[in-house]
Amino acid sequence: MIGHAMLRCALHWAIPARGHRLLPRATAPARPKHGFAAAGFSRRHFKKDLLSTLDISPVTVTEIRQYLRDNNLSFHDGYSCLHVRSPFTPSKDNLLFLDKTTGRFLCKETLLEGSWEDFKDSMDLLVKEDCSFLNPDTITSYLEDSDSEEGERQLTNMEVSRIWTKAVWLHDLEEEDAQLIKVMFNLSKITNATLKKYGVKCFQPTKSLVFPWYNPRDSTMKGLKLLSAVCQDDVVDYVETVYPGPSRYHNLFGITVAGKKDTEVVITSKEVDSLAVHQATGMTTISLPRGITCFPPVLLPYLEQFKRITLWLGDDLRAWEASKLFSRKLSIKRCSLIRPGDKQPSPLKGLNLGLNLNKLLKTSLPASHKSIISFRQLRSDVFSQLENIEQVAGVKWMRYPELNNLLKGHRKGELTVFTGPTGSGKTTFISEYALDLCMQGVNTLWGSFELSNVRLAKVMLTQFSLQRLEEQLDKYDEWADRFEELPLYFMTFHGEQNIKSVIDTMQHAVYMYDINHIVIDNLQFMMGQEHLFSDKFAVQDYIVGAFRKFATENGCHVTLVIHPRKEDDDKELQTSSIFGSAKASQEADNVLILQDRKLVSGPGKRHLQVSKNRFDGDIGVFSLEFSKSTLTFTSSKSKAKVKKVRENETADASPETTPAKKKNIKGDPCT
Ligand SMILES: Nc1ncnc2c1ncn2[C@@H]1O[C@H](COP(=O)(O)OP(=O)(O)OP(=O)(O)O)[C@@H](O)[C@H]1O
Repeated sequence: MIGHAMLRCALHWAIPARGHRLLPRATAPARPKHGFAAAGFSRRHFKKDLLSTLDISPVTVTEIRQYLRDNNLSFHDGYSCLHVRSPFTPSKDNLLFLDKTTGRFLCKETLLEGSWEDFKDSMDLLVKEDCSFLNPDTITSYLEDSDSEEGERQLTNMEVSRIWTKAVWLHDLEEEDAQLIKVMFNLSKITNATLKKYGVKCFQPTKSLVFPWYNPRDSTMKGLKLLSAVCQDDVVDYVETVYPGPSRYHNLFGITVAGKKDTEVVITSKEVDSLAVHQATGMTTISLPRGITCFPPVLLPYLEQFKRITLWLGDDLRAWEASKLFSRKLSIKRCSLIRPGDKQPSPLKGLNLGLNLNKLLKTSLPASHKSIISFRQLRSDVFSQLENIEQVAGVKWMRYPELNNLLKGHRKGELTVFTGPTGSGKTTFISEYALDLCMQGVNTLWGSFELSNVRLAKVMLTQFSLQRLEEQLDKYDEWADRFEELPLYFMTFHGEQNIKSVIDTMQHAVYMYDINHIVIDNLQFMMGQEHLFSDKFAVQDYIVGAFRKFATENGCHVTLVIHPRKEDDDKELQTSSIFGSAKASQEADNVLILQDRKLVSGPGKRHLQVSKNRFDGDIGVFSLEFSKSTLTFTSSKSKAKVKKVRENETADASPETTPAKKKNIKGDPCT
């Protein structure tokens, strides 16, 4: 039977735009706050609002196909989706798309969407009611928004309509004003006709470009994106604000310009790049709602019509990595990629440089690759790694410059093992370590098996706001709103788990949210579930091996917290304290140890030791000071120097005790 949480209409808009930097507060509708129940808004619950939880029952494409066959539902095997007749419209020609990876569905005609379970419920209902289709009106009566969702939706509607009505076409502006706007956004070569064709307007109060999100069914407005140029110290930065908020903004800009029968498309990461490609080549172009940060699978059904997709996402290594990841979701056999480089800049830059974009499109490379390749195929990859040394080194920590000195950065596809004595502050430290990266746009998934998600989020929120919010509850909403903007997700597991369900959930999260970093706290919660092995070290090897494989295959960094194997009060921990066998230590790219005993020279003092660093080889130790009020760790100012030492020297390696011992050991110290 269809349940309340069942189908969701893609037309729904919920959260009003946050980070409302552009519009004066007075003109923007006030956001509902706690205690506004009388005004029709229900109290927002911490858990619901703060955490995005992942709880999946995985389905395979084989199971989906089998179900369709068992129920005599004919289907077409598409690229990312299976296509079946929609049960929500009387016409046999209207299709419903089932995502091959998750089983989620979208009916393009009615814009109804839901989970695989919802789809099966709908089919059961169809049989039970003995009808040829389910009336969407009947179904949407199950879908009433809660008061707060309805309220927020109306606020967004009002804001979108206010901005859109006030915005003007560029050709209606005075010539001088239009030129100024074009110069601000590097659009001097883009004609007014192109801008009009794509519905781009200008919102004069903030001198922003307005990109519309049209409903593909009836061309009404679903939302919009404002792009503003902010100049600071002679550097121009472009700021995006989307309505509804980022998690609901699913606009494939340009899709309504594409013809229903078009079979080729160029996908870009920015709207302005789409304008450039279309104007220069006449090709159908679409841009992604959130650029290279993620590719939400809800967009896939809209791209099923295209037999050939060229991904042209930008001119740096991150864009190249994103193209490779996104092409997997789109099905690599139909994708080709433009490799970034000096001679292959992003489309708008190329147009402005007078390059021939048609020629550049011809240089695209097929995304599919064979298992055996020669150096010829690798040489440009190697070149681009050498050319972009900083980007290859990964995302730098803002709060731990010493860690950047040693590890150089946080890279995709690596496995980090983190350990420390019981109760030394491992969870607290790794929470801040991951938060730091997440605040810089690293899409993060937490698997906290020991500490509940609410308690973990409370720690993180304190580290984020750098204050004790329990003493200033009036500031809670302000900080919670900002925290909610982070690309942060939590697994809903608690207590003992088996590794398979954890890995399945991780896989799902990578697909749904383009997760780049997963923290597992901690490995011991998976140990009890593996009965295949009699030896506990063999279990540990097996689990570490599974995470290693996952990290490599998915280009996702996994940080694994492990309790030390042995703790001897008199000695510092070493790599050998963690692992039962050499095999497990070989699997990790980085090994970090939070040291708290011999080196301690005051309460709260810890040292972070990098005892393995496969990327660069530098190992060493630096000191950390703990602040109880903000739950954060900072390196002590006077002794912030990093000591690069051999592992067997660490017992004496505190910055206080061995100022003279300084070695820089290259290579892989642990293998
Ligand atoms: N450097 C520190 N000095 C004092 N207290 C700390 C320090 N770091 C963390 N704490 C506090 O110690 C408690 C335990 O911290 P945490 O849960 O992070 O430790 P842990 O090493 O993960 O524990 P376990 O070994 O049980 O998993 C928390 O209340 C935390 O606020």
